[in-house]
Amino acid sequence: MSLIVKSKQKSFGGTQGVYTHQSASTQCEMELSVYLPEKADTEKCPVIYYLSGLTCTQENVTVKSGFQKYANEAGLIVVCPDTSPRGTDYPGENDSYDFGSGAGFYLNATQAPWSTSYRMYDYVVNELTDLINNNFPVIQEKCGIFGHSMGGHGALTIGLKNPEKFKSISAFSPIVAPSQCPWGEKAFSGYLGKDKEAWKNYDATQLIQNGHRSANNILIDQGTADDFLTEQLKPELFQQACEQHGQPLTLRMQPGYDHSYYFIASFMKDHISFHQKNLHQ
Ligand SMILES: N[C@@H](CCC(=O)N[C@@H](CS)C(=O)NCC(=O)O)C(=O)O
Repeated sequence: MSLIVKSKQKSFGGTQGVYTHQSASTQCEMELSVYLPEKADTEKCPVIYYLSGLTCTQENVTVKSGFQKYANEAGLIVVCPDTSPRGTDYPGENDSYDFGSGAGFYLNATQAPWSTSYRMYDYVVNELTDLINNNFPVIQEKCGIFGHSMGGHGALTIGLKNPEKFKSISAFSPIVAPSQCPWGEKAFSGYLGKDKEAWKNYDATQLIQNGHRSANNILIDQGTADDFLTEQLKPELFQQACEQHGQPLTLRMQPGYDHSYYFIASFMKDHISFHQKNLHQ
């Protein structure tokens, strides 16, 4: 499986690259960004995966969040994949911003036609991590995951289900209970079918209730002026589950911040430091 370099640019001492590769999981070409800190020129470094939200490609966080400065200082490799397969052209794939293209929800779809290529769970957990481990100087056992909104849901569910692989989890304004909000209900009905039993496997709040754990404290930042807070995000549901089931969580409600990359950029430094500490850099 080979990586094609689309661009490489020096940034804050390290190198920001954009790559494409042919994916077996999603049956199409996938684009991703990989930031290598200067330290990676001479030694292996820990790696963190950032999963983006609805409508995003790898590019939003790569150009808007300013993570490169902090990642270089912390000596962390940062990998940012796309949010769905592209160009499969299923009916309805491009009709709405919260389903289909740009809205893969980091799951393996079971419903036709999506089940053929909407396999973002397998893509991130297995194929992408193998690709990165084989092509970049990473310390494989020092690996973390974070994300925003739909990508926060991805980071929480993937991290909780694979704690031996992803040892550190954080999120910005995550969808914490997709079975209980319109974005999740629409996506899960379409990709997983109407039977809500199948949804539990991809719902962070349910996963905590069913015994899944991260070895480390989980960090969540959430803006109080986020338009999606009460209808879609509902961080209190995850907080209650963590309290009841003994999962350490730091939920920080950030006064006046919205759902945008201005918010993410404001707290990116804290999230990079959090992962650096958890991964014992
Ligand atoms: N387009 C949607 C919102 C989509 C949205 O807010 N997407 C977030 C992730 S859930 C995002 O990161 N957008 C891209 C950006 O801000 O660069 C709407 O207008 O209601």
